[in-house]
This record gives sequence, C-alpha cells and structure tokens, in this order.
Amino acid sequence: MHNFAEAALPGNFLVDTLPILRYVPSWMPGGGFKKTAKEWHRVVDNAGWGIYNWRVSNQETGQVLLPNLWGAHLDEGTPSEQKTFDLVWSGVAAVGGALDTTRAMVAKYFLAMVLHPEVQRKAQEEIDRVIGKDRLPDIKDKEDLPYMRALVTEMFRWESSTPFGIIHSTSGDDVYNGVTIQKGTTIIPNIWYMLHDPEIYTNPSVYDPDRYEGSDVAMKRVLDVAFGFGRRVCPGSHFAVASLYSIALATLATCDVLPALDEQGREIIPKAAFTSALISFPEPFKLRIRPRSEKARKLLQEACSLTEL
Ligand code: HEM
Repeated sequence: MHNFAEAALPGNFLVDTLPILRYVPSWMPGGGFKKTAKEWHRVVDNAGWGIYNWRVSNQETGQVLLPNLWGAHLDEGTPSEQKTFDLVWSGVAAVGGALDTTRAMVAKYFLAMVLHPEVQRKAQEEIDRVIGKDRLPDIKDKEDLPYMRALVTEMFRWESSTPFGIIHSTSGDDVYNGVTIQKGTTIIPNIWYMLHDPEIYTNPSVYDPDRYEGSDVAMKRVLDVAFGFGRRVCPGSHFAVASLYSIALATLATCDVLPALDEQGREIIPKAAFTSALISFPEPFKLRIRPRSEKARKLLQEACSLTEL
C-alpha cells in the first residue's frame, strides 16, 4: 500500500511529467525509476498470486473463511488461465482500494468521537431510544437512525481518507468555465476543498452531524463527491459506508469512546492532525474504550464468541 501511495502521488516520479524518460535505460541517470518499478511490480505480483495460491491450496482445509470473493468462482471448477488472471487482479484491486482507505476512516471516526463527546451522547440517545439496550444493533436499523447516518456522512465530509481522489488525465481536449484543457492534462480532483467550500458548508472545518438537519439529500451530496467521479468512481463506496456505519453503530451502542489518561489521570485530548498523502490518516493518538454497562459488555462478549465459532 505504501508503494501504491508513492507511485500514485503526482510529481513523485519525473517520468509522469516527462514521458520521454521512459526510453532512458535503467542504468542511466534519470532511469532509476525503472528499477523501482521492477521491484514494486515484484512486490504486488507476490502479494496477488501469493494470497490466491494460498486460497486455492487451503480450499479444503477450513482455513479459508467463506463466503469470499474468489470462493464462488473457484467452486465452479478450475478456471481458465485468463479467468485466473482476472480473479487475481480483481482481488488485488478490491483489497488495494479497500484496505488503507477504510482503515484511515475508522481511525478518523475514533478521533472524531474522542474530540466530540456531545456527538456520542446524541447518537447514543438515538440508539437507545430506537433500538433499546437488550440487543446489538443491526445494519438494517440504519433506516431508523437519521442522526447516525449524519454522523457517518459527516466523517466523509470532515476528513475523507482520499482528499485528492485519484489522479486522472484528460482523454481529449476540453473547455471548462472558459479555460481550455488540453488532452493529456493531469487532473487532481480537490475533493477536500469541494467538501470544505465555505459557501456550501458553514464552518467547514468543524465536525458537525447536525449540519444536514436530517436531510438524506444533503448527505447524498457529500457521498457523491467523497468517492470520486464518472466511470472510474469508487466501486466500493456502498461497502465502505456500510463498514463505517457498522463499526460506528456497534461501538456507540455498547461503548463510550474516551480520551486516554496521562500518569496523573488527566485526559489527553488529541489534536485533529492528519498526514498529507494520497491516503490521509490521523496522526497517532491514544484513546480508551469503555463498555457502557455490564449488559453491553455481555452482549459484546456473546457476539464475539459467536464469531469465533
Ligand atoms: C473509506 C473508504 C473509501 C474511500 C474514501 C474511497 C475513495 C475512492 C476514490 C476517491 C476513488 C477514485 C475515484 C475516481 O477515480 O474518481 C476510489 C477508487 C477505487 N476504489 Fe475506493 N474508496 C474507499 C473504499 C473502497 C472499498 C471498500 C473498495 C473495494 C471493496 C474500493 C475499491 C476501489 C477501486 C477498485 C477503485 C478504482 C476504480 C477505478 O479506477 O476504476 N474502495 N476510491
């Protein structure tokens, strides 16, 4: 994932700006990127084929958890060479697209909760009122929890993990707002700014689920931007929102997310600081997670023991 982030960052490799450099041999000054490309290709190749071959060789052992992306296809019989290739690289695309983007959003969610106890209280009040305290929430409860929907949407507006989306280049000449854009121009979609435009979002740097006033239309406008545009829009957006939603709902229904304590027992309030890379994470911070009640602890324990089965 680190190599991907480095490779996709505009300006990191001169050859992206001066494509003629691709004809420079790897041993000449300016051709070093070819060695890097070869090495990184080996890494991603091993990762893709390694996990696929592991999946095939463990199909019968019970080590492979089902259902999984490859399972349904492999159960149909031995795939052709082309299909095998497609399966391996669609798996790499799914994991590559999902892993760090989702990890970063989950970390940002916990940071937002530590910084905004008032949001937690409001969400917990909604969960307790709608679901009660006798069962764990379910993804189907989403329909009845507008504040929780706003809480998750606001995560993507406040600090999406892909502030500059994925870089593209124009496939033909274009004119936008009177500006001529030539074919092959690099386009960096500034998703962060679109979601922090003060003309649309009052106090854009503030994490505030109330700004949507419960309107799903206003929330959709955020999610329509956060996952990119056009035919290369993120295919995992629904999965990503559902994952965030499940994690937020499960933790807030059962736990309080609290700041860590220093040696004197004082709360350490973390800064809202983020790395500036293709995929943006929060700077490291500490927190405490405490079950809201003995009943909540038991519900969680039961759910964990069911998962282990
Ligand atoms: C918080 C989570 C996520 C965020 C913020 C995110 C964001 C994005 C963005 C901005 C793009 C670029 C779209 C464009 O080019 O305009 C993208 C592409 C992509 N995403 Fe996601 N994504 C997330 C989760 C996922 C998940 C869970 C998956 C798969 C299960 C996934 C798979 C992909 C793939 C395969 C692409 C490349 C699509 C293409 O180029 O045709 N993403 N994502």
